[in-house]
Amino acid sequence: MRTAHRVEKVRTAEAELMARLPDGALMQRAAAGLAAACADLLPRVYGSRVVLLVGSGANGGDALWAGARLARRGAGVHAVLLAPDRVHTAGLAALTGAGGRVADDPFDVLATADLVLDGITGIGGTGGLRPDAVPVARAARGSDAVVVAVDLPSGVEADSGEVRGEALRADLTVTFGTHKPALLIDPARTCAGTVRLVDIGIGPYLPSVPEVEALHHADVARLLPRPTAGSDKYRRGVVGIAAGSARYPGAAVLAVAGALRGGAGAVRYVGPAADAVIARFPETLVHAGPPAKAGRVQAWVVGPGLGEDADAVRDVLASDVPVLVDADGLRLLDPDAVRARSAPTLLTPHAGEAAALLGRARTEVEAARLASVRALADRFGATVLLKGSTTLVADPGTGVPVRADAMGTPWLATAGSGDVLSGLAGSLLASGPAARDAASAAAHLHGLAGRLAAARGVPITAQEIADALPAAWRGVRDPG
Ligand SMILES: NC(=O)C1=CN([C@@H]2O[C@H](COP(=O)(O)OP(=O)(O)OC[C@H]3O[C@@H](n4cnc5c(N)ncnc54)[C@H](OP(=O)(O)O)[C@@H]3O)[C@@H](O)[C@H]2O)[C@@H](O)CC1
Ligand SMILES: Nc1ncnc2c1ncn2[C@@H]1O[C@H](COP(=O)(O)OP(=O)(O)O)[C@@H](O)[C@H]1O
Ligand SMILES: [K+]
Repeated sequence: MRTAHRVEKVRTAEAELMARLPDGALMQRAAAGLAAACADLLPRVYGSRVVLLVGSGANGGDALWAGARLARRGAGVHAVLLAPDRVHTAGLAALTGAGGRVADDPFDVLATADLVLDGITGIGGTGGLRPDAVPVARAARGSDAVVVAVDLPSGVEADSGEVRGEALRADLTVTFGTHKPALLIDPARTCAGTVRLVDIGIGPYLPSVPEVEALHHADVARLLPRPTAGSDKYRRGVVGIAAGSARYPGAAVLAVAGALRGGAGAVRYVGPAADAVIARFPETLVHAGPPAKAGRVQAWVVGPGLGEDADAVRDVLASDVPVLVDADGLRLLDPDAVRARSAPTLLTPHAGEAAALLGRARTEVEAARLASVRALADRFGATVLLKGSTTLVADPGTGVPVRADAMGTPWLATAGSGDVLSGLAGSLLASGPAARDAASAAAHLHGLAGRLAAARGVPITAQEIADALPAAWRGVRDPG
């Protein structure tokens, strides 16, 4: 599992460790890891042209010390000083002592660079790149050089993943001690490129509960149900799907398709699209409704393609089993009914639905995904899965890390893809795990299924995402 901590926690951990070490030791560890990562990227260090973008803080200091190491190995290193009067003096002395130089014209050196190190800002930066840094960052990105961000791509908000202005777009980010939330959450994550973590020894001083965490395949594998000799279809869990309408029967079929590959022992469909469901999936138990009369289930999914059937949402929310609400169900739900529930509730909005639930603009939700998912979880007292290029899962209250998943691909943005996800997540929910575990496992499997389906390099359909779910289970359980 990758874990990310807030700046305040990183600074406290660094201070505790620094008090036990000689001056500058931590920066040397960071610079050594950074220089090694740069050397890995270059065909050879000797003779390569390296440009350092150096801001006024310790992030610039890291870049200068790493530049000094590369200069000692024969690289031609130029530093572009964005705040010459506040530069990290020891770092600059090390660079010049190793043969590096301060650039006269940033654009000249950037035009021929092989590698650019972005040391403008790290965890101390806020508010996007400042006007003097913007043309330099653009020239770096527009050059043929590989761009390596130091700790964070400059211009992103470390704690939230927001980008309030322009940020530098890196190919690789070398981050120190722990991930920062910005490296796991869009839009900032996209600016980071590949992320490499350098251990500088602060781990034991960081809190055991991170702000954000991202599951690996092995973490997800542990959350997936596995039937035993004592299992029968009821003990494995029955998931009820209240979805579809005369207008949108396909949503019911797709939600059932996801549910059948989610590990529940049986899928019970309730609603007006029973014929379409049975025609495609004869293994489904069907009932015309209402949900309260359809028979016992261990979890409900309500909402995909539901149209205006507010009674179905009310019925399902009145049950005493876990409930997942998606799509039309989110539009029809009564917030008080959600808050009054004693069994878990999982809401699965995309940014537009989340915006409607919060009374905000969609762009605000997309820009501030972490704050939005936490606000929704708190407002409804429910687990919330916020869909998008990074999927976030939050529980209400503080003290529980938000889960971030970036397994997906933009090819998943296809009609009906969310219906497959809700069936899948509901099916996992019926098999017993906590809502946040079911939601994060579903997001990961769905993302991987999308990737596998898209591997042929052609657009994918929602049905193909569902068809790729068995391969995604195998991929997660046996990644080799
Ligand atoms: N602590 C440690 O032991 C270790 C720390 N390490 C490294 O230190 C980094 C943190 O260093 P830091 O605290 O000096 O802050 P940093 O990110 O360099 O920038 C802050 C400076 O930038 C300025 N500024 C702010 N916003 C800006 C903007 N938008 N655009 C432009 N400028 C802006 C602001 O000055 P201002 O102009 O606002 O007065 C301030 O002076 C960390 O990320 C890691 O790389 C590693 O070596 C490991 C050991
Ligand atoms: N740019 C993207 N990158 C990765 N995944 C995406 C992207 N856009 C959407 N997705 C995923 O695709 C799915 C779309 O769901 P949703 O918007 O509910 O679609 P629909 O309502 O058509 O079923 C979600 O799982 C979401 O996380
Ligand atoms: K940086």
